[in-house]
Amino acid sequence: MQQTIVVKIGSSSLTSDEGGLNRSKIIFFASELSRLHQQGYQVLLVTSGAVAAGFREMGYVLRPKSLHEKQAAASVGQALLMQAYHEAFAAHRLGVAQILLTRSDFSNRKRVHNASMTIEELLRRRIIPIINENDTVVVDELKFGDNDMLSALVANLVRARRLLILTDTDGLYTEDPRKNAEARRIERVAEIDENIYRIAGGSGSSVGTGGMRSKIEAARIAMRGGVPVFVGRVVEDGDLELAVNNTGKGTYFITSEHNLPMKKQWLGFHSFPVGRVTVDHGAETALVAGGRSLLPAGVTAVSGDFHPGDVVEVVNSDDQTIGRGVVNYSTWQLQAVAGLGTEEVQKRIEVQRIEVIHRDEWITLTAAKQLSE
Ligand SMILES: Nc1ncnc2c1ncn2[C@@H]1O[C@H](COP(=O)(O)OP(=O)(O)O)[C@@H](O)[C@H]1O
Ligand SMILES: N[C@@H](CCC(=O)OP(=O)(O)O)C(=O)O
Repeated sequence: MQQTIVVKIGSSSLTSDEGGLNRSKIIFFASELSRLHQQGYQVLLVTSGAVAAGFREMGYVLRPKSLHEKQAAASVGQALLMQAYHEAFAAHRLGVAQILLTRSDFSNRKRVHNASMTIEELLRRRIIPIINENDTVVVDELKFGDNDMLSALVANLVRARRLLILTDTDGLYTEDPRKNAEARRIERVAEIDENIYRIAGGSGSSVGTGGMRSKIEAARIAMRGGVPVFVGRVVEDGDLELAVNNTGKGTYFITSEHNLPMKKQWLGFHSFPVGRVTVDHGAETALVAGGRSLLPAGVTAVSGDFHPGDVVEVVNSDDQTIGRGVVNYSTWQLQAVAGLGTEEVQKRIEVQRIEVIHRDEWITLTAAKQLSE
């Protein structure tokens, strides 16, 4: 089976600090991606740079700050960006396709399915899907904000072999290397904990938006979905190939998770919980470590307004999120039987399924696995 690689290129790698597209960089990256393609990989590109490419063209001196100015700049810049990629990949006899996505597209299962089918067809036809956020239509709360998270969700969607997040520094350092020249590179990260978050700062350039922090956040989601991540620099011929082969200039985020099925991806990354269920220690262990279903006996508190089929967040006795699942009870039913054994539950109410959350409809999101939403 062909392996799929998702490559994300940030604004800082495609433009100059003053703004405007750097065509020679686009030509370089197209050549690096084509080389992977030639080696038999299926390649998807998530690219930023629309705002950076468009704002000079529109007459702004600096990257605009307001949402509508940025959206206008992106709509001008996106066309320039695609034109540049089209020319650059044509030199390698590869076609390109533009795909613009928003966060809300990912919470709609039908849309996700359509996007996934389209991507598969493009890859079959040896076309490089080039993905960016649909900047013109997004509203503030739904914005990815930068493309790091978008690339993680795309990598999970296509069950990528690896996600490569390319930026202007060669990986994660113990401190922002722009601020402290003594900072050391971290070669390998197996778990994203508080310490990793603490050292990752914001963007160092005037064109990038998320900085290292958003790359860490994206890496965490990709790792949870079973996709290993590389964050680093690709500047010389052959660097991208080195990055794929574990010898790149950057940091490797490894994962022991398996690729998540589509249903669990939706549950973990895109669903909107409408209620909250608190469980005791025994139930927490059964769900998180034992891979078991949640029974009413382990429930200690219930809040929100939910019905069977809704998604609820499950928290432990310290009020920490441990996961999400599809609930088989409504709020009042669960309140009536919380803490009771199976027989007692069946005497008091009528439910389709005894499990509050069945293990097939559950995703663990504890500590390192926890989502930020
Ligand atoms: N601990 C860190 N290690 C490496 N880079 C860091 C760190 N903290 C903050 N950064 C900053 O993150 C920047 C990369 O993010 P960003 O500017 O958003 O790039 P992009 O446009 O490629 O997404 C680096 O240039 C660097 O200044
Ligand atoms: N969708 C936007 C991405 C914004 C952005 O700067 O992202 P990034 O460079 O990845 O931090 C664009 O194309 O300009």
